[in-house]
Amino acid sequence: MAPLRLGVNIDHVATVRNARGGPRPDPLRAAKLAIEAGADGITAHLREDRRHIQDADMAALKAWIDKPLNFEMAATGQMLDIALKIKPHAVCLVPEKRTERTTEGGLDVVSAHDYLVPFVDELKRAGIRVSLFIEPSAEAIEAAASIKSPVVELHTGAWCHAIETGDAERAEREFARLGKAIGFAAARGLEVHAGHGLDYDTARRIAAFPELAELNIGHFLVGEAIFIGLPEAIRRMRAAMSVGRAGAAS
Ligand SMILES: CC(=O)[C@@H](O)[C@H](O)COP(=O)(O)O
Ligand SMILES: NCC(=O)COP(=O)(O)O
Repeated sequence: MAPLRLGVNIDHVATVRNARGGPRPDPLRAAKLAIEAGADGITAHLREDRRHIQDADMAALKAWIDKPLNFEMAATGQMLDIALKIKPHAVCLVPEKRTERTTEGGLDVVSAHDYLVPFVDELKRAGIRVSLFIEPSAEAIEAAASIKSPVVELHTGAWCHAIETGDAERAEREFARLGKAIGFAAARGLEVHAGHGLDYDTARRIAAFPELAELNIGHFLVGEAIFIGLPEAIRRMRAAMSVGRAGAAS
């Protein structure tokens, strides 16, 4: 079974920093601390409206962290130029709406198929590993495979939201959908990641799927850091993931 990596998303350290417009808290410091505490990589989303991570944060992360940087971005010409300049380890293409509070769904890889083929190809030719942030559906996975993205990240938001709002029936349906999609994507030869809205409990449960290679987790960890510190939150997250994986193996 492949090991399950943890990518720590530090976007919301920047959200807190931007609330006052000064330099603190510094997302780079959080990224270094996360790596010391056991993160396998750092994820950051340079939104078009720059509501949290800024261009200079992305450049600093690339320059100063010694683990893979996963650059989340919209599939726009401006973002492509920035990514080609920064050359992160990975780019994850995500949908964006200016008015959304957070990333609401997966990238519409079916409609955008022909646009995404050369876009993904250009990133790959620059040596960047490409991932598409998609809905856990067979249709989206087929489209991602035909776009020749080596990686997909399955949106776990609907599942996590159903749990948070106490909709147990919907939660179980969404979890089953994710499980099916993970297996389907892996069988199509894609590396499978998952993320959005995960906490200790949901990370432990989803870690049980042996085909999963990476989880990207941010908002919950930054929130937990307020109470127990970022290193401890990351250690607890890693422990939850290990428990989930061990369950899968037994
Ligand atoms: C793509 C994704 O799920 C996260 O990176 C998320 O976009 C974090 O940023 P927001 O909280 O601004 O949506
Ligand atoms: N791609 C998902 C991600 O990076 C983290 O999402 P969240 O844990 O901040 O919801």
